[in-house]
Amino acid sequence: MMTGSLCPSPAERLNRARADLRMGLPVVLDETTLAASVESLDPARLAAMRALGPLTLAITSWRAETLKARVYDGDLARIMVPESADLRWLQAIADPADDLATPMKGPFRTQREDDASVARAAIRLVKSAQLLPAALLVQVADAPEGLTRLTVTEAMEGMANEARFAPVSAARVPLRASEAGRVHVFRPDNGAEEHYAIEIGAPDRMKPVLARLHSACFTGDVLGSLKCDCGPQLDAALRQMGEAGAGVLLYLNQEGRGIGLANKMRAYSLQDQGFDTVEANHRLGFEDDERDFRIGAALLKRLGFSQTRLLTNNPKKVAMLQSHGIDVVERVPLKVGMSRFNANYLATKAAKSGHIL
Ligand SMILES: Nc1nc2c(ncn2[C@@H]2O[C@H](COP(=O)(O)OP(=O)(O)OP(=O)(O)O)[C@@H](O)[C@H]2O)c(=O)[nH]1
Ligand SMILES: [Zn+2]
Repeated sequence: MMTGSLCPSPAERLNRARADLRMGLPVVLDETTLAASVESLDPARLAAMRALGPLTLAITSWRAETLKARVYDGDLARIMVPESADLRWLQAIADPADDLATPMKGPFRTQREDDASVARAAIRLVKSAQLLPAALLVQVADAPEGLTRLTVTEAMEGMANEARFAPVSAARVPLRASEAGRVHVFRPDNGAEEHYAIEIGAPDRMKPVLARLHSACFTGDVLGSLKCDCGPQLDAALRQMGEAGAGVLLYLNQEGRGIGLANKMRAYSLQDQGFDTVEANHRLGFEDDERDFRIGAALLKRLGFSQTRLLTNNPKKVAMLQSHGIDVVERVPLKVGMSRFNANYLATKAAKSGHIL
């Protein structure tokens, strides 16, 4: 029997829940419901859940809209799973990859009675595990031992809470852009992603620092993808900081605007079917931007900065920093890396996401 401080805290159980969902294990919500990610479920676990009672599939209203399923719960829909439905049926609802090839998926019966808060927490959990936002639910009288347990309140509050970051390590790394580079690694207290800060020179903490919040883009930053402008933005930001002799670039591990690389590649393949970057996210069931923008403000403060000259074309980043205690004295545009492959992408960001072209 674990006692006192050796017991996992709600935040620790939340992080376990993410790992369990990624492995295909259900988690117990409010002691009443088992929730599993459709994406990672296997046939044996599906059969075990089905043996417990009628199954419900929770999806977001974005996904429901594409599937023409009636939405009674605002931001989500609860589809009643027919007894004949197998794993492929569930996966076809979760994953839009074959929507165009097999458009006739319904009609679906969606639940309108009872409270949707357990379903909502389940969707939030699978999303925060960077899985497709589709959660299979079954009600239970006695939840099996050994599964991770959370109340809906613990899950929702845990995901809404702002992480606190501690510096882990830092070292000098001479860069092409500046020999006076220093890389800092920060670790959150909630078991989530680490993020990095690249400090150039020795910026004066009493003056506005030339800063960039850069969200990870494996394809753009590492591979030199022409589908976006991330790689050239990363290079140009560091170069400008090198030329100015001082600056700070936060490299935030929020791949794919927070949906993760696997989902970003799903979004790219929808873009190949003709959908734009925003529509692709929505068809997958995500918001167009799932990033937690508070992280950037927290890290800047942790590094001792309170005023910035922010390199960005995204007014939302400016507004977020302002509302979280970082003064943005100037927005410095960062317009580089346009190509014929990303012209539509950049135009969509300007038209739909408020970016300044
Ligand atoms: N979901 C999704 N993410 C994408 C796509 N293209 C690029 N990204 C991600 O978008 C993010 C771009 O981040 P940033 O360049 O920091 O942010 P921004 O909002 O474009 O703002 P600024 O560049 O500062 O003007 C990265 O996480 C990329 O991985 C896409 O088509 N779909
Ligand atoms: Zn990119």
